[in-house]
Amino acid sequence: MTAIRPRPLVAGNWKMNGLVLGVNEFDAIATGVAAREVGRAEVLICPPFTLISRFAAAAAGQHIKIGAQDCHPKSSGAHTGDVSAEMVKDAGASYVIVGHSERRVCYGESDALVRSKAEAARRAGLVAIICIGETQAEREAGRTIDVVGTQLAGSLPAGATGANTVIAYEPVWAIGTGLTPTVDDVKVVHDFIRSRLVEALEGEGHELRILYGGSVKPSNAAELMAVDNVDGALVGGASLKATDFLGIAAAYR
Ligand SMILES: O=C[C@H](O)COP(=O)(O)O
Repeated sequence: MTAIRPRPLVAGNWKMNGLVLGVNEFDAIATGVAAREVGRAEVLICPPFTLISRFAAAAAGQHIKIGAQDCHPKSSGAHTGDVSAEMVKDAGASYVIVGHSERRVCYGESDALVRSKAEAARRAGLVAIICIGETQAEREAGRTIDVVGTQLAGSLPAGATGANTVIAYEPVWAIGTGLTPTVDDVKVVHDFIRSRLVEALEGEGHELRILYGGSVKPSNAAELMAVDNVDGALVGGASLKATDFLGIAAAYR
């Protein structure tokens, strides 16, 4: 019997890119989504905090969703420079990325902190996209499954469901490098993540979408989507160009 796969999610992470005067690419992506150029994929753009309100207003009544790239675990307080999940929600977003490797590496974010951010997202009514993935050194040492398993166990909140949590597997060495694992390697890790989700969450573990991220392009999106337990993509660089991002989303039919 073939399992019913969840609706794919194609998420664009703009990272620290995007100024108010340069948002034409967002308009072009939203237009492409409205024109149903993207098959059945749910499409999400996560701009910097400064553009969330603007993009959310433009997305109102459209099919495209807006997310943030991080949030603080607390809802408010003396945390200079931070933004809470409630503020992200208030700005009009419906998703938030937590535990991206660039935050784990640059800010020393631990699995426990990532889990508390995912819990904050749920409290605020946001869907958390929890990122996990091994470094090149860890892969070369044969530790990929260990590392991914540890990060998943430490970052996944109790009570996660398909409606409030998405997992993104992003090998750190594939991010922004043009390198990607083989589809066989992607399958091994995604199957492992699925098995751990089912162990932790029983039947609900089948409902969480597992995205692949790391040098996804229009030219490799279709072969990645065809892999078992790949339920979409988390796209960095290619999400900054509407034609590329729409091309990736169109592969997820
Ligand atoms: O969040 C997105 C990932 O870091 C992937 O980035 P990339 O598509 O530029 O490799």
